[in-house]
Formats: sequence, C-alpha cells, structure tokens
Amino acid sequence: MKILILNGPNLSRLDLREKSYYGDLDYAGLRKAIESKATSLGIDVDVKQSDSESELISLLHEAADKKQPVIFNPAAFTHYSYAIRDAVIMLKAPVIEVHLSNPLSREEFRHTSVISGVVNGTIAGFGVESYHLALIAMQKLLG
Ligand SMILES: O=C1C[C@@](O)(C(=O)O)C[C@@H](O)[C@@H]1O
Repeated sequence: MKILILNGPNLSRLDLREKSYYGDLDYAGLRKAIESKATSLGIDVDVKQSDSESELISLLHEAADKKQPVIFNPAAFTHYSYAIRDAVIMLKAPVIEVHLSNPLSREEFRHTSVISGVVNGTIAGFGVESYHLALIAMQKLLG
C-alpha cells in the first residue's frame, strides 16, 4: 500500500515563500527529497499537492475509501478548516500531520491547529526532515 503524502496550498511555490521559514528548496526539490527518503526506507509513496480545499477533501475521501495511510501538510488550512478536519476524521489508516516550519514559533493565528487533535501525531519545525521523520514514524505505526 502506497502512503499518500498530501501537501496543501502554496507549498507548490515553496521557493518563493519566506526564506527564513522555508529556505531555498522548491517544491520539485521537496518532492524529490521525500521520494528518495521513502525509497531508502523501502516505502512506496504517492506525493500530491493542491491549493484547493475541495480537492484536498476529495483526495482524503479517496484515501479513506482505500484505507490508505496519509502524511499530511494541510498548510494554512491547518489553522481553520473544519471541513478538512472532518475529512481527516474519516481516514481509516494512520495519519501524521507535518509542517516544515514550527507554527508555534510564528504568528499567533498559526498556534491553533484544528487538525492535531484528530491525527496520530504531529511533526513540525525540521524542514524537509519533518517528512523524513514522519515516514519513519509511519513505518513504525504500520508495523
Ligand atoms: O503554508 C504553510 C506551511 C506550514 O504548514 C509548514 O509546513 O510550515 C505552516 C503553515 O502555517 C503555513 O500556512
């Protein structure tokens, strides 16, 4: 079973965002780093990104129907999307929330995650390493 790595809005333009939080890596580089770490761990991944709340929800529905594990960076939706939270609740396999930056060290509106309470765990603040750590954690969760 492939693990779905799902990325939310504006992550496709990572290299154009605040360098102090996201560095120089572009989305293609992030994707490549995730895929190569997954290969080294012997994990199959499907890396997807969308800027649309509706599309992210459809992808979560598909993952729920397939009982697919998910590593999810909901990006700004983390902080306010109850619709995405409700879709995450319906997932049947483990789900890990990841963030490149540490939202708790940023603006106050980022201190709330409406997603954290409905996932197995959250990894934040380690750049691309957050995804690597999530892959290792997911491997353990799946036994
Ligand atoms: O778009 C993002 C990226 C982010 O999820 C991260 O990976 O650090 C943190 C969010 O607050 C922000 O809106």
